[in-house]
Amino acid sequence: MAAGSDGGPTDRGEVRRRPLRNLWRLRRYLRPHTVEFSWLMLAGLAATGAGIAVPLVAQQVVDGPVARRDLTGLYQLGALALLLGLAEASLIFIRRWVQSSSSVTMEAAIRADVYAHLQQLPPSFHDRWPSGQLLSRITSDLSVLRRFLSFGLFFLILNVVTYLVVVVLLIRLHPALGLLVGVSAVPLFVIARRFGRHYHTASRRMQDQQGDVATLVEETAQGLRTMKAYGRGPQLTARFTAGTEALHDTGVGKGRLLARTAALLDLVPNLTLSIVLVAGAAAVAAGRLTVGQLVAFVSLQLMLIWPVQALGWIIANGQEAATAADRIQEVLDTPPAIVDAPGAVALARSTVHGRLRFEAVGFRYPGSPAPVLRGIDLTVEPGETLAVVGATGSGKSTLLSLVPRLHDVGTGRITLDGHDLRDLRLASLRRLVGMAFEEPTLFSMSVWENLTLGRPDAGEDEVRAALALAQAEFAYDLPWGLRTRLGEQGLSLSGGQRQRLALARAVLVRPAVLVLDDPLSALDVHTEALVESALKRVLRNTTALLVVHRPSTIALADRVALLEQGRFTAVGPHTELLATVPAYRAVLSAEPATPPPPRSPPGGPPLVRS
Ligand SMILES: Nc1ncnc2c1ncn2[C@@H]1O[C@H](COP(=O)(O)OP(=O)(O)OP(=O)(O)O)[C@@H](O)[C@H]1O
Repeated sequence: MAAGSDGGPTDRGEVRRRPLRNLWRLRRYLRPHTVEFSWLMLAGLAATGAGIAVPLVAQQVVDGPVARRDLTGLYQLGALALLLGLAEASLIFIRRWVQSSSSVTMEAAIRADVYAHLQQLPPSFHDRWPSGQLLSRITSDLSVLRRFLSFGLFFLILNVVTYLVVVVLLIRLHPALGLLVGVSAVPLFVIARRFGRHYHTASRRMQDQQGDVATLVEETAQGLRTMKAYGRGPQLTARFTAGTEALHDTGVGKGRLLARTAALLDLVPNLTLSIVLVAGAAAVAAGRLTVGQLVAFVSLQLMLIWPVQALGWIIANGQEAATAADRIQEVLDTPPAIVDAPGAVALARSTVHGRLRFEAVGFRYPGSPAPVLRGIDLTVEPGETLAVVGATGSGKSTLLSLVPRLHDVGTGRITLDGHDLRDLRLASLRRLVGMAFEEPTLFSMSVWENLTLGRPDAGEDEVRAALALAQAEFAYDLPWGLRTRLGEQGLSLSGGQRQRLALARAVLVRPAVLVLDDPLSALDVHTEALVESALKRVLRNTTALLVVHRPSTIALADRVALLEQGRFTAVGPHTELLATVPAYRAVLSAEPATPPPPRSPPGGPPLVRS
């Protein structure tokens, strides 16, 4: 899927994006570190300069004090070489010191931006992107980028400069041999280019495969109970093994490619060196070169071996970084579909009455052929409770998700006290709307933190009242009371307990509009009856949309809307619909008896009750 849509990760093997351009686009993260990076480069260049000066001192030693047997001169030049060595060591220390802190800061800045962006992306993005792919981008891809920004980029510049300076010095020492060394850069360039192309494809494949493996591990951890219950362990292990084998093969392929290239990159300077040794010795014998000059030439040339050998690593690192940048930009380039409109306003809770109006609302999931909702027209008066009833897959959850703008309406509009929801600041709207879902998400934090997610300022009494309302006082009996940390996704609690905590969390927001999407489904009849009676009090003061199934809970609503094939086909009090609408009776009577058919895959047509 191309960037710019909220589609999933790009197809494998196809490099449709622009890795180098995307790497270049990340330069904005370098900008705040320009001064540090300049110091870094300066220290690196100075250290290299000191290193390059040593062979030139050696030339002076051989041609001067050694030839003249001048001990004083030898000590002086020896001391100079020592000073240069010390200077080089100190400069390397300074460089490494600066390098580590700035690269980690850059990595953290990119990670924070990706994370913030992920939070802005609509649920449809997360429906399509496997979480492991996101995880691998925010962890391993960013580490690759850090390595490049701290080492790869630096050594790329430093080594190119070293190569150029050394070649110029070599040409000055012996033009023909110096040029030979300079020209040896051509095969090096060809090898490097070829390697870069192949390595990029392998890197992208490997980074995607890492994401796949991470997704599988994450899904297994999440669905451990289902997996065990269905005895799917061996199948999942087989899938995992296939994934890791593919990863292994790509890794080995990458390693071999690197090995072949490293050998070729090693061969070129060593061949040049042997030519230089033979031709240099001949030049010394012919008196066209001094011994000192030959020593300096060879020592300088030896200084090029490491930069050339490192070229393979630098290109590999650069390619991986480009791929990582590509994968990260793929996420960052996905525009958040639901954002604050220009001039969006915030409403204070105290000024909101809670009149919710649906005007000709239609909605279609991206990629779905048919709309899930069409022509929904209804006003829910302040303080009124509307229950939405319909067969499974009729669009009840979709309708409710439009209120906090988890999705935006496709056609028509929804207003709150006359304000189009799209004209309200998202943060404000979500403070006004309290939601609880059938599948309650509890985070790996304490019960208290989970409860006060939407109201960090809530006091103890309010939390106690919300827990009482949701019949969730069991939370006080947990080992550390409300400070008990819940396991990942709150798995240490039962489904009913999690639902009750999620309900308490929604109520605690003191919302102007309460949206409850089947939040009582996991409760036993007795607990549901207790929650119902408490809920009655809350519903009196707030506008509410409910999706519930038990007739006794539906009866809490002032009115019921029957949703059929994406439309409201009947609206009225529960008893009236029961008496007059056969389709309503059919839905209610079918509900407890008929297990819900499987949902059509995302993008499929809506399931319609026959
Ligand atoms: N993210 C999605 N992408 C594409 N289609 C979706 C998505 N979520 C739901 N659908 C489809 O939209 C239709 C309505 O789904 P929705 O969950 O709103 O129904 P529902 O009435 O709440 O069902 P249930 O009572 O089973 O919870 C279904 O056909 C479903 O397959």
